[in-house]
Amino acid sequence: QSTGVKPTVTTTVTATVTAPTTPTGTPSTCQPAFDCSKKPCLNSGVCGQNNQCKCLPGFGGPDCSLMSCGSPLREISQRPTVQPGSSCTTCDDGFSGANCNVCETDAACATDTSRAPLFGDEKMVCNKKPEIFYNAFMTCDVNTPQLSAIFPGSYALSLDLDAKNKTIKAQLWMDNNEQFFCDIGSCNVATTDLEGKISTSWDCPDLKCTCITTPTKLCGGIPTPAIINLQSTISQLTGPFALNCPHNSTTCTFRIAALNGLLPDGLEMVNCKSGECVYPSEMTSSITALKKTMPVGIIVCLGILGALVLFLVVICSIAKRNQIVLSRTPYTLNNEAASLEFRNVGYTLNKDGLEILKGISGSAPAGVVLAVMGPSGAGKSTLVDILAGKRKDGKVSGHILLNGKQVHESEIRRAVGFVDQEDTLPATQTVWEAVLFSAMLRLPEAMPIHRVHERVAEVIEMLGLTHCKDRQIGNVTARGISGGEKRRVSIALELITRPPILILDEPTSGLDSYSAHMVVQQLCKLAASKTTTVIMTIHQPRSDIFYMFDQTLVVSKGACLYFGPTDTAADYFQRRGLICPPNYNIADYLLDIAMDQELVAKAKSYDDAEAEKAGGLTSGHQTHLGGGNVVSRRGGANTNGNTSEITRTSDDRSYETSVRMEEMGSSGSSTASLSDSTTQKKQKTVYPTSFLTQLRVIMLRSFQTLIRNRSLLVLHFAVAIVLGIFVGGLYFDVPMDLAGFQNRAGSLFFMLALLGFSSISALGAFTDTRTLFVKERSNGYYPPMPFIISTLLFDLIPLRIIPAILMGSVSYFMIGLTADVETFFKFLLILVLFNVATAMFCLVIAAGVRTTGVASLASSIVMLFMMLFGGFLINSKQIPKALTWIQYLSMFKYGFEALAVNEVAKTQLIDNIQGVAFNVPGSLILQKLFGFDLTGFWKNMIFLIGYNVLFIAAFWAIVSLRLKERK
Ligand SMILES: Nc1ncnc2c1ncn2[C@@H]1O[C@H](COP(=O)(O)OP(=O)(O)OP(=O)(O)O)[C@@H](O)[C@H]1O
Repeated sequence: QSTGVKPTVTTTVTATVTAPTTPTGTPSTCQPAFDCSKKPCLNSGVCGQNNQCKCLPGFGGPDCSLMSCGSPLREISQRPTVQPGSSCTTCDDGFSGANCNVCETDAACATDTSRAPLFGDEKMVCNKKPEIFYNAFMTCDVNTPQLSAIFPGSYALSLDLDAKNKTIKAQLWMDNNEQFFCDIGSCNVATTDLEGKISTSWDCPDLKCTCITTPTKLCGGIPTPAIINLQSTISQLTGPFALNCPHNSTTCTFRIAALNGLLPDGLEMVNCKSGECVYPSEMTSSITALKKTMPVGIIVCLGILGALVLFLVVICSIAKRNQIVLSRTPYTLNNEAASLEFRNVGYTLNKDGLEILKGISGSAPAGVVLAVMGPSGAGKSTLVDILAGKRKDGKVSGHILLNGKQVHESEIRRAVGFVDQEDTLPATQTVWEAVLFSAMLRLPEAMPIHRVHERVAEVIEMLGLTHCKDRQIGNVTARGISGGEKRRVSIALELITRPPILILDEPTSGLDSYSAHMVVQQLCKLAASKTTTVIMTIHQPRSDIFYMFDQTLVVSKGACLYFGPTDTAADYFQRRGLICPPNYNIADYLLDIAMDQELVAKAKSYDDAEAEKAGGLTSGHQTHLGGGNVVSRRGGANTNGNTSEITRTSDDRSYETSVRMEEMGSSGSSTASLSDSTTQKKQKTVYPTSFLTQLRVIMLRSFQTLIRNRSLLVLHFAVAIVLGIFVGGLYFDVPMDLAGFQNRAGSLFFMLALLGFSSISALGAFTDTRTLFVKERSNGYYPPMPFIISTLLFDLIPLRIIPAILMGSVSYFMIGLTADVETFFKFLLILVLFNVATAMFCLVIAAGVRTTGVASLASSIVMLFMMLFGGFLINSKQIPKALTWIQYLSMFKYGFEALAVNEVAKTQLIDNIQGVAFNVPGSLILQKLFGFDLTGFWKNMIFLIGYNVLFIAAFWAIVSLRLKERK
């Protein structure tokens, strides 16, 4: 931005030219002689003979403080000086520049004999090229809005560039008054040629600047009001210093690292002129030819992007190959039921040592239906969880045999389809979609899609769900299908794969008696077809339902009260004097016994002889419980072809014990206990579908959920636009004064706060998905990765990225922030990165903390603290020492600092306080008021990107490692 600085160096203004000084610089008029042993010579003059200053070309006066005119060919003493505020009116022929040092023509240099020629009568020429061989002089106008704003005036710079000694002497002028001069040394000089564009750079570590003695405007010379006195700043300046002339020396940049805060872009030097008198033989060029190279940052970014794309391509092609291989692998759907035996299964809670299951044994031979009955709290669910290989919190003991073999629980999980007591279903999907979702992920990849659809239709029909197949499932807030229908959908999701064993926890709860009958009938048919063994817990079956079960296990207070064929249960208890009253549902009677501990004790203590005396059934029957020798009444024959005989054992103290003893004997081999299941080899979970199919199916569901959950989507968009208008209206068209500065910074911070707190909605959105994920993962639908990718895409893009862009775009122009395309897009990028980082933070909390209340409290508190240390509410330099580290954890700090540097640093504040006008760069206020690093835009961006990467990694780790079903 131009401040209207007029080029003053080469213009001719009224000059007060004084007489030439003596050879030592002493004025010829009668004045007390200057003693340089007492006062230093200025402008790099050297203290010489008689303690008189020897000035450099271009300077004169006793202390070398005056600008001198006349070419460098003249004796210094012969060069007239001008008083401060004036400039040279004329220069010698062939020379120009502020102090007439810059040669213009070869003829002007031809008479220069200050150095002996290297060859014969060689004449010096004027080298005006950017490459300097000996000693060049340069003068430029300085375009510095920041400095002009505080100290209005026109600025110029004169430079003495010594390529031999690698030093620079520089002077800054304001309205023809020298302000300060610098001695710069140990320079590294380089001239490069980039496709014909010659540029020079001087990089110098040593720098010493000195204010001119007469108080100048920059060094405290403005009496009232003394806005800023830069004297101490200038005298304390240190290197490194850099002079770069990228465009053939007409436009250069002068940069002092220590002044980066005040002058982030350095001093822009325009209309530069340079020249040196030099022998042609001295002009041995050492220009380094450069090839056009891209900036390192861009190369690194492109490299990272390229690596990412390559990585994705490799992953995708591997995934695609797997998909092709899987889709060509021949498949068969399971056609054979498996048997499951359990021996002495116990379960003790870790926290209080409470024994929930007390050594229960039994078996479900292939193709039978085993009902687990008992009063509420008896331990039915706990038992079937263990049988299904679910992870339990407490200590599990006992043995489980799949098809007569001891296997790892992961293998049991693969063989078992499990229908939980609670229905965890996707509320926004229809019945058809939910069952199809399960089918698409759990049926073999190679199964043609029309077969998958047929299977879905078959299962839906089997469970009597055809009438509601196109209805959404719904939840507490959005009413969908009935509770009983939900129960049947849960069963359908598992039945779809036709598992060798199907375990159901209360499949009939919530069903009317007709539906319950129908469901149990279908399950019995399934078992009868010998494709699936069914184990189910059931509360109070109707007697007709009760007699559909092949076997019954009655549990009372965690112990087995009865295990055996269903039809003999009544006889068994009758022998123990517990006779079911006429017209009484035997199932209800069994529960009555199990509830009443006196009756339980009676059943257990009654011995066989007494039972016979009491007129019970005759003995002589034998129950074979091991190895699946149980009749299936629908099948008519047991699994190994023998007809089963029903008996009671001689040891009637505990039916369960006899069963156990018999089983242990029949097994004939020792088996590892459940708690020691590590002795069995863990089977890697093998998914029937490929990663790409999983991703496609999950993403489709996420998309459906998003579209059908329109209120959430519309709310986010509408809230973003409304808030954008609100913020824009509140801070409408902010002026460039002090109040405007506060509003500008305030609006930026407020936007961050809005985005940060609206990210907390990610908690709620994830809570429902989380439960569904845990259940589906546990039931072997898919691994965590496709779920994570889908969650991130469908949460971050529509709910975090688009709303941030909407809000930012609306408010940006209403507030009147910098109308510059780059600044605008950087602003949006910061908002998006910040919003994604805060949303990811909330997702991490949502994944890590189970209780929603705790999660939202934790997120709100952390968000508040991050806001407090975000750089707006408390000055970063004023934070108590012990707490300063907190600010570095604050995403608000990085977001706000990046926004402020992007926006406010380029503004210029014009205001007045009590009539005293001032014009200050926003950068200065940002630095002084907020303690911000003005060069730190990309540093802040990197931190924001780092936060995103960190939270995504943490989310992935927590979802993969922690979100596992535990019952
Ligand atoms: N992790 C646990 N923490 C505390 N108590 C537990 C835990 N797991 C099981 N229990 C207790 O063990 C007992 C048996 O629970 P379980 O859910 O197996 O009963 P149930 O027979 O299925 O009951 P219902 O028919 O009501 O579902 C209950 O008293 C229950 O409170």
